[in-house]
Amino acid sequence: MNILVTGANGQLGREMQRLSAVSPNNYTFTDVAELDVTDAGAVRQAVAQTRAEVIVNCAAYTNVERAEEDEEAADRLNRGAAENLARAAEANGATLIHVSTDYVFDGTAHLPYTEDAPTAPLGVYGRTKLAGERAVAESGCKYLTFRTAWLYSEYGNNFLKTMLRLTAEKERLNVVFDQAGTPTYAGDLAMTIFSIVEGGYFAGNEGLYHFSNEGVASWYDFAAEIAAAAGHDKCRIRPCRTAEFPTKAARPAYSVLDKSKIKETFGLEIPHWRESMLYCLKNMLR
Ligand SMILES: NC(=O)C1=CN([C@@H]2O[C@H](COP(=O)(O)OP(=O)(O)OC[C@H]3O[C@@H](n4cnc5c(N)ncnc54)[C@H](OP(=O)(O)O)[C@@H]3O)[C@@H](O)[C@H]2O)C=CC1
Ligand SMILES: Cc1cn([C@H]2C[C@H](O)[C@@H](COP(=O)(O)OP(=O)(O)O[C@H]3O[C@@H](C)C(=O)[C@@H](O)[C@H]3O)O2)c(=O)[nH]c1=O
Repeated sequence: MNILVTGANGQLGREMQRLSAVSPNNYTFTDVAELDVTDAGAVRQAVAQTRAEVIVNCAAYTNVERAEEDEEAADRLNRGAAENLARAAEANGATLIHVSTDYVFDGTAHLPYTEDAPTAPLGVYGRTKLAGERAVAESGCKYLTFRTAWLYSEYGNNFLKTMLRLTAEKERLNVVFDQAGTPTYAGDLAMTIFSIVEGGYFAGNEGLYHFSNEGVASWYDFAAEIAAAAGHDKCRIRPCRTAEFPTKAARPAYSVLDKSKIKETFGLEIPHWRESMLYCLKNMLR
């Protein structure tokens, strides 16, 4: 089987690269230098040339703050590129595996969001990601879209790495306690995607799925656990309200995802976020 992976140098893409080392299948990993997914012609050509049967789109505009001032670029990547890939998948009979976010929700719920819960993004990032989901769904291609949340990994930029740095440098840190979600290890999401691709389970199971680690945390809880696990006990982490930590982009106050559908469809067991965080930290600190 031929599999084309885009945005392969990001958090999720790097984890996909690691896993593919044990696959008998033929993976082609590309990032912007090899395949700029905003270029519709280049995408069409790459999908045809690699004879991709599956495309895993790990490319995205993920800087939530910068997106507020750069909607055009965020839209080009989060919506435009998704549309390019979906059209190319449709033309070549390939299945597109696409990834989206919990930030498509406004966070006013108090129970975990199911796939059919109404969306209402609060910012540019969430809005452009939702437009990407829709472009994929409306393209007529075979697709599986995985909405995930609060991704971190050994690679790239993420909250876990920011907290490791700040709690080592600072004596005090304010972190919001009134935004709750689920920290998710990119390695666990990659393993789920990899198993579905390798097993051929994507066929007949097209649609939208929610995936995160198990459990719930605030950003404050996540920060406190990171600092404790890393032994950064000199930094005093204070829980603060969102209003006390002003940002350009508004974020959902509650964005826990209900994972029943993905667990039942693919028979998954998902680790608790704390367990996966410790695993990732161990990899980073050794
Ligand atoms: N990070 C998170 O917290 C969350 C992410 N998601 C979603 O999960 C998916 C994976 O995210 P994650 O791995 O964190 O993303 P990253 O930002 O780590 O990786 C995205 C990759 O895409 C590359 N890229 C940028 N522009 C292009 C382009 N024009 N053509 C090809 N590649 C390009 C980036 O390169 P460069 O770095 O050089 O720009 C980077 O290597 C995304 O769809 C994201 O929206 C969902 C929920 C949470
Ligand atoms: C660095 C820092 C952040 N915060 C707050 C700001 C924000 O409300 C929250 C999260 O911070 P970040 O800006 O690092 O995270 P953010 O970029 O909002 O993370 C999001 O990224 C995109 C790509 C997604 O798809 C989401 O699921 C989510 O993971 O923590 C503090 O309270 N104190 C701090 O010192």
